[in-house]
Amino acid sequence: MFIVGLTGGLATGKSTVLSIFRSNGIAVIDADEVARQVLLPGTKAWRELRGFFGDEVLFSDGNVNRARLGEIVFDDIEKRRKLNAITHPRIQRAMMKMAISYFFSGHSYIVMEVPLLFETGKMLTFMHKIITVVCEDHQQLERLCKRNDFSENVAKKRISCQMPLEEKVAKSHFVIDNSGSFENTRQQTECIIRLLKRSKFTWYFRAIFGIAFLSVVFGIGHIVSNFIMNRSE
Ligand SMILES: Nc1ncnc2c1ncn2[C@@H]1O[C@H](COP(=O)(O)OP(=O)(O)OP(=O)(O)O)[C@@H](O)[C@H]1O
Repeated sequence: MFIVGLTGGLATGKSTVLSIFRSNGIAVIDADEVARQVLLPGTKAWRELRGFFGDEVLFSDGNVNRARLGEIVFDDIEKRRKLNAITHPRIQRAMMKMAISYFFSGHSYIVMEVPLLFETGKMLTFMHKIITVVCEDHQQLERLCKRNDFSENVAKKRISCQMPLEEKVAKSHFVIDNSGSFENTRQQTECIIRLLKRSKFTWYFRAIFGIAFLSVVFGIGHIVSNFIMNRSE
């Protein structure tokens, strides 16, 4: 099995593309969804978050108010670091656990949506291929303002905090241009799915894993049979 990293800019269409992979029967992991689970009320991360930021970042039912949290950490680098320290290691562990369980259920590859894949750099080593989703700058701005109800200024500030899209594109194996219709994006994604299906890497990986597994089994068998023979002499 191999892992395909899916990244892009704010509101360029990563989730839209991920849902196309999902609807084609591909195993997917959504970092945003995992982040939500990690911060569910009562979890260790939630308790740490509450201890540091207080009830100001919670709704009355205890769920994290992500919009408020986003506002607070956006203008304060120390608080942003603290939030990352609370959540990032847990999110990464949860994602790797999910990847391992997909491996044992026989998937040839999985697609992991990691918005800040290049910015944090932490998950890069696990990615066999990387896809970046882009769209025109003005569309990114319009879509972000519309979806998050941001003013143009706020949206521009948020976008400028991320690595420029051209840099992400230069480091990627595939690019999906989501400037057109949903149908056009679906066609581009399905074209990549066909290419990934043809990849031989998953068979190399399975062969190496199989050889390593058999070596361990035979090694243990050899040690056990030697031990039994020595005791019976
Ligand atoms: N091709 C498209 N045409 C029109 N609107 C689109 C298109 N693709 C996505 N959108 C809209 O743009 C918004 C952002 O899309 P999406 O949530 O997929 O982006 P994202 O990159 O996952 O965002 P985030 O930065 O929150 O992770 C959504 O409201 C979505 O419906």
